[in-house]
Amino acid sequence: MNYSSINPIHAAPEGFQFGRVWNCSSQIPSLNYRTRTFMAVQEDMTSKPRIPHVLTVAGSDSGAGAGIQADLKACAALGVYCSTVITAVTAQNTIGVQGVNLVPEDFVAEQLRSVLSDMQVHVVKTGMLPSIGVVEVLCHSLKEFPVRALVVDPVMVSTSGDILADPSILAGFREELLPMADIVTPNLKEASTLLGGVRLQTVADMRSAAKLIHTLGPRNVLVKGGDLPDSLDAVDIFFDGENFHELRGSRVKTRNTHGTGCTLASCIAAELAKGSPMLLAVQVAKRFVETALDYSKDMAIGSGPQGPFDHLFKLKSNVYNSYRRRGFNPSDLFLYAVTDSGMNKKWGHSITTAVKAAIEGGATIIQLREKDAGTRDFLEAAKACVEICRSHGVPLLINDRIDVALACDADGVHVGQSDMPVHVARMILGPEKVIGVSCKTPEQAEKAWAEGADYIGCGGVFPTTTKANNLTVGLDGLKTVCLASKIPVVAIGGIGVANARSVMEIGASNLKGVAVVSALFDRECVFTETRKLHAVLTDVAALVVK
Ligand SMILES: Cc1ncc(COP(=O)(O)OP(=O)(O)O)c(N)n1
Ligand SMILES: Cc1ncsc1CCOP(=O)(O)O
Ligand SMILES: [Mg+2]
Repeated sequence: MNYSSINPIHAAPEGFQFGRVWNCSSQIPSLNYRTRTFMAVQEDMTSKPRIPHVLTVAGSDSGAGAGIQADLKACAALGVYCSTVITAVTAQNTIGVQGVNLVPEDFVAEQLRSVLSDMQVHVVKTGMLPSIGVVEVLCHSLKEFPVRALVVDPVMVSTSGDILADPSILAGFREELLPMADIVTPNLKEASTLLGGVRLQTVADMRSAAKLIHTLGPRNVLVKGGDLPDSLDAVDIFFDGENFHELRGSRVKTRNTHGTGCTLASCIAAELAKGSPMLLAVQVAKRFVETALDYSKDMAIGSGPQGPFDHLFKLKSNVYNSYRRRGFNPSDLFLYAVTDSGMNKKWGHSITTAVKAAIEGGATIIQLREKDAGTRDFLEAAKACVEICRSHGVPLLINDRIDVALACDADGVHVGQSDMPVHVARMILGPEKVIGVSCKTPEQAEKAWAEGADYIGCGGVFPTTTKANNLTVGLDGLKTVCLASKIPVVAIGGIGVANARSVMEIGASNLKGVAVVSALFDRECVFTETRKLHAVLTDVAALVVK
């Protein structure tokens, strides 16, 4: 069988009513998911408002930690409509699964027909498919009613060890469902089962497993390493048939992990429904799960070993400070003020007065870059600056020092190529803190994104005396990095009132602002200089909008 050909569920039958573009793109066998998605999204923008829609085909969990209930909450949290086809009803809690009642196969078929024939589903996500009959019914429905993507979470055994599917479904997975899947997301046990019981104990084993599972037909494979022994961080292996990506995240210490697999797959489906490319969908999903686990780590529901977590943490507005609640906003990079202890000393400014003046002049984010300060003094100053920044709703990042950022509860850090690696910083800081990384090349930009950075600082754009021996990349180098970067970029190095316009006009939509040291802080009046620069940037932004 030629598994590289277009996924059969995308081949729209004659007279199919889903939408003009989908029919059209699915007739071009060489189009990949990314291209098809882009076309579909473009088309949707010209017609009616598009409501991203995921259909989950899964079992009900009475404890609401996993299954259909987790899928509904995950999609809701990501702003995506979720319809449901229930394959089984389980009596389940934090202790385990007490009972399973299967929904008859013809009634699963009826639910599928009800939803798929009427409701413009973009992505189908599967969870508990308890029998080979249900797998067959599903595959048949997907051929009759094609959707944009199929996400298969090959649920076979619950986290408590209870069997959720008849072993005969393995044949259905291998022969019918996986060849139709855009992505399959097995954990280590499931990957091993799909491959006939091979032992998976290392990241290298996970890579081999991902490659072998790919030969079963899915376009992409995500082998989840959450159960990997002796691993400090959560490593997943993503394989798209050509390239491997090692996705690292922080391992959250909590008992509340019931439903993480269902949630991850649903989040991937939700992001695909919004039009994301596959790898980005996986990364967003992974980040969402980490964040939810982090917020829910101390939640106490049930007396068993595996508690549920809170998918809707974003609704709990009173618990977290305002910046975390709002999340990283790329437009915060607009006027990025980076402090320098030497300059402040020269002009007789304390760090707090300098930061306050910059904010009042219009700085939209502050970085404390105090290369000469001792740790204790730096921490004291940082705490005072956190208070000032928080009271103005301006994020505060710490240069280089992850320890100081944690100790003063800053909003994040900025690291360079020889500082703490981004994936380690992410592991230490957790999913919510902002991480910026300095990049001079497209390769560094790609790595920054893959490791979980939020933005890139690119420079020195122009020569500078603030940072010794710093290679200048120029406007061309800046543009090359911006075009390669999947995350927002801020330009740095020798930038001030006289040349900020030339920087912002290079023509890169992900260039969000300028980061400046001496043009703000090596001056007598920080407030006035910041205001002047703010006026220039506002002027450029207004022209770009026109
Ligand atoms: C916004 C921003 N971009 C780049 C840098 C430079 O960071 P790094 O390369 O680590 O150099 P130092 O600042 O540590 O000397 C930055 N600080 N901020
Ligand atoms: C920290 C840093 N990283 C690249 S250039 C630079 C210094 C920027 O300082 P200035 O704005 O004074 O040129
Ligand atoms: Mg550094």
